Amino acid sequence: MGRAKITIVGAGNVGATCAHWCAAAELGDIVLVDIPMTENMPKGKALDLMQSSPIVGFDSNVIGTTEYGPTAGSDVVVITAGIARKPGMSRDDLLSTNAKIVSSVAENIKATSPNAVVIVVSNPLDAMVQQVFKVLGFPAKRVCGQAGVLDTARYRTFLAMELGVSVEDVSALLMGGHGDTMVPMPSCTSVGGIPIRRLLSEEKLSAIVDRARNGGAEIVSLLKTGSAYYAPAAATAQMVEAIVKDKKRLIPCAAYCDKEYGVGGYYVGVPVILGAGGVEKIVELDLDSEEKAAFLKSVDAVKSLVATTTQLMGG
Ligand SMILES: NC(=O)C1=CN([C@@H]2O[C@H](COP(=O)(O)OP(=O)(O)OC[C@H]3O[C@@H](n4cnc5c(N)ncnc54)[C@H](O)[C@@H]3O)[C@@H](O)[C@H]2O)C=CC1
Ligand SMILES: O=C([O-])CC(=O)C(=O)O
Repeated sequence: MGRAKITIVGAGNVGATCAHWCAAAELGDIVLVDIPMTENMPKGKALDLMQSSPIVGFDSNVIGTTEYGPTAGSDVVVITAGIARKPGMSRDDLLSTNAKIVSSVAENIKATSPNAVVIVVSNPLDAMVQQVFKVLGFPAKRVCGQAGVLDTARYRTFLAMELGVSVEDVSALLMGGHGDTMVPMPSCTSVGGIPIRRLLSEEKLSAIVDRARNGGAEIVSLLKTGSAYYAPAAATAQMVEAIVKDKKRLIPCAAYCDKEYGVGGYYVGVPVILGAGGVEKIVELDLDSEEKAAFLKSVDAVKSLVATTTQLMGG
């Protein structure tokens, strides 16, 4: 593609920060969208970001709007619209509010950017991707969700901190839904090519896995006013980059799995190859029995949230 057009819906913490990462990396021209109630907020954030361009040195155009006209013909659309949790809430508590929000966003995207690859970020992630997919009616490979890049980044960060090594040398995978049942995969974790179990005791590894699993809640309890956004936005920008540069990154993301992993038609976190066409391939691994049990438990949690969403939104 020439210069990519990237729309980010939701100009809040995650959306605006994602615009920031995408602009700084010159991934394309950016349209930041929010609801009319926010009046000129998206315009203000876009103009502020544009004014950083001579300093940072990027030529991306960034505009803010409360209408979908300027988003027409986008190559990539990121959906961050919706409410974020506060201390004491789970991601699932956001379902009834966010299902309505992402459905209305998807209606608008369907009408204005019918050829886009869509990345959903709003929580509860896996159920919201499924809902957006349903409303859009796009091919499944052009609709995906961001969770695994973030969750894996948390896991990699904690491993690097424990081992006193560069995060760049920690390679890892995490699967399953973006909830309390997500599945970090020690069997697919290595540092500088060395399997993690040769460097860390089971006890330390399991403490790190737990911390990664609760990484979102840890930030919520520190911030108090909302949830994480720097790392989530960076993770989303990495997915945008994979698409606009057709990088064929092998990264975890929420992808539509039917026969794959025996999931039966649900969005769940799996390793994929992400490129210009969206999810170009789902990479199937032979899971050991423990990993498989944890993955299927996570898929069950996603299925029950999807059932609640379907009930709420009717059909
Ligand atoms: N998948 C992931 O890894 C992560 C997901 N999230 C989720 O992302 C979402 C956004 O989080 P934040 O940016 O921190 O929240 P925020 O409250 O800072 O921003 C949300 C924005 O969405 C806007 N919005 C609401 N309804 C809209 C609509 N119909 N159309 C367009 N914009 C609309 C709001 O006006 C607000 O500006 C939350 O649901 C949060 O749980 C957050 C972090 C990580
Ligand atoms: O924890 C939350 O609610 C936001 C999120 O998904 C994360 O940071 O992983």
